[in-house]
Amino acid sequence: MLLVFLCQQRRLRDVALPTRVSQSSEDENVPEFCIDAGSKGNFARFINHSCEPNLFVQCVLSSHQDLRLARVVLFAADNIPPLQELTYDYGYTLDSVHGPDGNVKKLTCYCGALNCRKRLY
Ligand SMILES: C[S@@+](CC[C@H](N)C(=O)[O-])C[C@H]1O[C@@H](n2cnc3c(N)ncnc32)[C@H](O)[C@@H]1O
Repeated sequence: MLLVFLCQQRRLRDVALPTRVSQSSEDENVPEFCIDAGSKGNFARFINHSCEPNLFVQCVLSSHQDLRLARVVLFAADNIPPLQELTYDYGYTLDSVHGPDGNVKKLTCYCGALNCRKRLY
């Protein structure tokens, strides 16, 4: 089992985002915190998305019970041979990312998986 911690949660309103990810049109469903690897982070910030990933994401509570600040942990989904790239599914909903102009942003996926969805978002 491989464990990778993604840390550095910050209040979403304090982060200058070039893009906005809409979870829902309902304001109360917009998350209060996000993970910001912009200025500080560990090697997890270099893990790419794959439509056929070898890691999966779980939110974990350890030292406290605040669901908003759960640790985001990557676990191995299978035995991973040496030198294989680690990837996880970023989980974007298509057309959920908007630029500063409000227009939907699209990003092509280059994961190369047979069942690739062809778009990251
Ligand atoms: C957390 S970073 C991953 C590390 C990044 N590739 C790097 O070299 O620093 C996320 C960014 O990597 C790129 N990326 C990750 N997975 C990708 C994929 N499957 N296809 C295209 N771009 C990807 C996108 O630009 C995405 O916003």
